[in-house]
Parts: sequence; C-alpha cells; structure tokens
Amino acid sequence: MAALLGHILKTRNNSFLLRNITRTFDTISSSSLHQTPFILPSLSQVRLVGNAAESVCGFDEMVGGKDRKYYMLGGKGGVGKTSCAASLAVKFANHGHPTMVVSTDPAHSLSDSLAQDLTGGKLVPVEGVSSPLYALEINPDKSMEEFRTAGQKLGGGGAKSLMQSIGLGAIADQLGELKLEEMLHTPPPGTDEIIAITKVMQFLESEEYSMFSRIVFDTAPTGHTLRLLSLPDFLDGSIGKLIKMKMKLGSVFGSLLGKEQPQNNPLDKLEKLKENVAKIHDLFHNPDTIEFIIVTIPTVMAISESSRLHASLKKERVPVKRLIVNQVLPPTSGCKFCSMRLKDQMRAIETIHNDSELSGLRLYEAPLVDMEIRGVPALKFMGDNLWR
Ligand SMILES: Nc1ncnc2c1ncn2[C@@H]1O[C@H](COP(=O)(O)OP(=O)(O)OP(=O)(O)O)[C@@H](O)[C@H]1O
Repeated sequence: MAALLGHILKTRNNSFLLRNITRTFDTISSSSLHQTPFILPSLSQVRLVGNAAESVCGFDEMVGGKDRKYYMLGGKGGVGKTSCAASLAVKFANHGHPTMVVSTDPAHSLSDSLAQDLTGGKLVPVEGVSSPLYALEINPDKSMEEFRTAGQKLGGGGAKSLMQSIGLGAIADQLGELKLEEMLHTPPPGTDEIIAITKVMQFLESEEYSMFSRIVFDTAPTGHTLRLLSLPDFLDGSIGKLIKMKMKLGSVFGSLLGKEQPQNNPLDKLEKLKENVAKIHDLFHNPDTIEFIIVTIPTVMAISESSRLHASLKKERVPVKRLIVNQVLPPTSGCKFCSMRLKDQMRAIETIHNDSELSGLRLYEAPLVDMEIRGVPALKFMGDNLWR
C-alpha cells in the first residue's frame, strides 16, 4: 500500500495511472475489483465555492437512506454527462443500492460508456458491481409516436369535417385555431424526452421495480433540458384547452371520438399524459427525491451555459446543489501548449467563484485522463474519485 501511494504521489500525470489501473482491471476478476485500493487523493478535487456550498453534503448524503432518490445529470453536449451518470450509478450499486441508470438522450452513449449493448429499449443487467445495476436506453422518438397518434386523431381532418357536417363548425374552427396537428408535428424540443421520462416514471411506480432505490438519468444536452421544463406550460396551454373543450362538448364530442376509436379515446390519452407530466413536475420540485447535477468543462463558454442552465432550473425550482467540472487538465511541465490550456482552464474555473448562479454549488473537479472512460472498472475508478 505504501509503495502504491508513493508511486501515486510521484506520478506527475495521473491519467497514466488510470490507464495502468484499468489495464490491470482487464486481467482481474470482478470480485477482486472491489478490494482494489483506490486511494488517489490528488486525482480529483471537491471544492466548496461560496458560503452556501458549505452546507451541501457530499456523497454520504447522496448514498444515505433507503428511500428512492432520482439524480438527473445534464449539461452541454460532450462534456461527460454520460460518463459522470454511469460512474454515479456504479458507485451507488457498489454502496448497496439497487440502481437503474437511464439514458433519455436521443443520441445515446450509455451503451458505449458501460461497454454493453443496451439497444432494444429493455433493462439490461450490468456486470461487475456488488448490488443490482440495470441500464436502459429509451428511445424518445418511439414514446413520441403514441402522443402524436393520439393528437392526430383529435386534430386531424377526420374529426373536424365530421363536426362541420353536423353543424359544429364553430367548434371545429376553434380546434383549428389550436393548430394541434402542426403542434404535434413540431412540439417544443424536449417534449419527446419528457414523454420518455414520464414512461420510465410510470413503470418505476409498479411493484416489479420497487427494489430500485437510486435512479440516475443521463439527459439530453442543455438546450433540450431547458425547453423540457416548459412542457407543463405547453400541456397546460394547448392540450389543457382541448381538455376543457372536451368537458364543454361533453357527450357529443365523446361520441364523435367514440365512433372513430371506441375503446381508445385520444383525449383520454392526452389527459393521462398531462396528469403524468404534472406528477413528474411535482417530483422535479421535491428536494427530498430529486437532484439535478450540472456537468460542465473548464471553458468560459461551457461555464456560461451552465450558469444559464442553473438560472433556468432555479426559476423552475428544480433542486440543484452540485456542479461537476470535468476534463480538467492535470498539472503539466515541459509542454507549452498544455500549460497554456491549463492556465486557460484555471481562468475559466475562477469565473465560477464570481458567478452568482454557480458560486453556491458544491464544485467537483474531475481530471481529463488520457484514455476513454469506458466499461465498469474505468467508471468505478472515475466514480470513486469524483463522488465524494
Ligand atoms: N474526464 C475525462 N477524461 C477523458 N475522457 C473523458 C472524460 N470524461 C468524458 N470523457 C470522454 O469524452 C467522451 C464524451 O463523454 P460522454 O459521452 O460522457 O459525454 P456526454 O456529455 O454524455 O456527451 P453527449 O452530449 O454527446 O451525450 C467519451 O468518449 C468519454 O469517454
């Protein structure tokens, strides 16, 4: 152990260490992985920025308690959301929590990160951890289809012309004003993702999945996440109007729809969706059950975007306590390019301290390593060093 520590402290570039350790992992059994010492104090840093951050507890708080908790990781494209989400899921599973990690990003990379095939929209067990860990990539496009089909039946020409033919033209016009068809073809970006999240939440409510005490979401890049938050307004607005109209029309509208699709009233489907989204909206606001973790990289542009993301999340009252700055260059000497980049990164990180949005968050710095973080052993390594 002392020799290992000595070697670590002498190692100038920690990323070489990860390469060596992960290579070693390839040759040892999964049971022995759990006994491997991961004492690399200099590899990652947790910094408290600002006074508010001092009250934010570390991993002990995240892992404490048996009640289910949801963690959503989000940020700009390519910053390392999937790697951080997968490493958190691996860490939870290794700390006794049956865990599920779900990707709702249409451009999935969870399969690549866990080095397992997750295509097919089914829960897949992940090997090499001490408690059950399951992973799922859901296809938001597929979830969206159902929503569109329900909407098309309502807003499509069929229902409208039928209404006109029986003298309900004025109401048909009102329906037209809602531009439902157009709206369903081009819903606000992020709609597909929240529908996918809604579906996951629905199946998580069933007894079969009650064992999962930690759920980690790897979400789509920032822009989508931001717009995703506006979905309840979208549903309250346009779809809400439709639902109200349904009430007004009562049985006439009901039977019209009934003729078209007796067992499967599209309005009921949309109403159900609205209810479920409202439930998720509540869950998103409960600091005891959910936390949104922002992932960024040490560039001024990414940090500015993270600041805007936090402002929007705060406005929506979504609990946020932590900020990960990923891909921080390790200390270097002899490479002018590297030291310039490092200086630039340090300047960018400094901006966090002066940023009114980000300075209250617990700041985690994760180093850029010289290989892809791929597979459970590498994710365990990343997680053990990052999540403190
Ligand atoms: N600290 C790091 N050191 C080295 N490579 C990293 C680090 N973090 C992430 N990577 C690599 O960067 C790439 C992108 O990471 P990842 O897929 O986690 O990002 P993402 O934010 O989820 O991307 P996207 O927005 O495209 O889904 C991957 O190849 C990953 O292995």
